[in-house]
Amino acid sequence: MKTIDELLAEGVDGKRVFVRADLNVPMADGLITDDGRIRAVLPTVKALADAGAKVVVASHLGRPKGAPDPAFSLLQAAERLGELLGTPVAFAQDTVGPAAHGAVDGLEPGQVAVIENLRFNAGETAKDDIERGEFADRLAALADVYVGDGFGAVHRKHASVFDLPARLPHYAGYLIATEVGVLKKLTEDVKRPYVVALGGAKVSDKLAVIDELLGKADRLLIGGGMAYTFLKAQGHEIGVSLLQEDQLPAVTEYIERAAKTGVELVLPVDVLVAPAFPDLSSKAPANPTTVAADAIPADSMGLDIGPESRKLYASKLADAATVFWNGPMGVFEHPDYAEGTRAFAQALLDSPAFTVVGGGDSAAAVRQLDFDETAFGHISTGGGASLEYLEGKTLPGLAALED
Ligand SMILES: Nc1ncnc2c1ncn2[C@@H]1O[C@H](COP(=O)(O)OP(=O)(O)OP(=O)(O)O)[C@@H](O)[C@H]1O
Ligand SMILES: O=C(O)[C@H](O)COP(=O)(O)O
Repeated sequence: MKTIDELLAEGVDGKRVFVRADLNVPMADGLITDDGRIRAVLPTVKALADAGAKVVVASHLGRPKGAPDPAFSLLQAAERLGELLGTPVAFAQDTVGPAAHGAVDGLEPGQVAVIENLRFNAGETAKDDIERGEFADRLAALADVYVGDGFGAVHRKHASVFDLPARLPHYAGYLIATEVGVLKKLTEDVKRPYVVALGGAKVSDKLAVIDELLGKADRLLIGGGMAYTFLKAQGHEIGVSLLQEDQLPAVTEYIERAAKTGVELVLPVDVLVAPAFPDLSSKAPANPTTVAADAIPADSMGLDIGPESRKLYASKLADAATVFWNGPMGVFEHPDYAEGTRAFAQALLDSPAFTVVGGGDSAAAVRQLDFDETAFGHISTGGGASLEYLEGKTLPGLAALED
């Protein structure tokens, strides 16, 4: 994989460099609540701009449906990028249309433009190779060189991640190089006991990962929205909690396999429940109640791990040598459901383990709950991406940067 240092040595003065970043930052009421992913790409953008490149930054934000949707505009992220760079950044209101071409044509060496959300175009995420390729051709017309630095999206076979690098000279940016360097250690020479903790809400994406992790980790701790499909598979009532119903047979098989192979599978023993998902805008008190994990009322939703589970999980971290954690333990954005995630992060810090925290929201949670992020071994910008890397899968966005 050629790196950005090689590109800089070759020279970029006046060249249009397309940087595929992951600016998929958490937002609430139209405002960015954590800019970690924007900060993470700054070294690459700065180095290119300082070397006189015309830098074109592109990303997805959220999951719009292949057409423009103002709720998912990258405008705020572009403005924040400009603030962090200390220089104005041009923003194009389309991705490959006249606005994008106008913004790129208007760049002087050393200047930066952000184009609108890649996923406003159906071609970005299309399953069909030809449709993706056509969109990649249109993106390629905006640049001379490609730098991949959106680590959080390298597990997606999307046009800007997979097809575009094949059309331009391509290099890995600093973020991807750092992330891969750290995660590689967990696949090659992991110190045991190796504990993997999974929470969050992208249950369908991440359940599949457990299949592989069962052969790698010594202990699997399941929390967040992920836990309820497991509790249901064990035959418990889970009320209206997050459920991936089509995965129940697979989860039942994971539970059986873990028992057979001696992998310790740890599920919550108590949870915080309420009749509905909390209002994250007003943060009005949610008044949850704590119930045993096998006694969730039929009309309730599980939204955080309870106090006994927090103690249990802390005890499972206390003797760990390596921990990988992806996905908050509860809906940490609301103060009534933040304690599970807070206690878990604290237990990680108290453990002697080398800890890797992966994921946009997991990293945001650590910062929002006022932990010193430098105290963790590594905070990865990728959740799904780092999990799939640890699974040993070939990731489209990394494969595309090779050769
Ligand atoms: N019990 C729960 N029910 C519903 N949502 C939950 C629950 N517990 C946590 N969440 C939500 O999960 C979200 C984060 O999940 P997600 O899987 O996206 O993690 P992530 O760290 O951002 O990983 P990635 O980078 O792959 O997106 C948070 O917004 C949180 O509110
Ligand atoms: O948040 C993430 O994990 C990445 O930005 C990828 O987003 P996606 O899961 O919507 O593809």
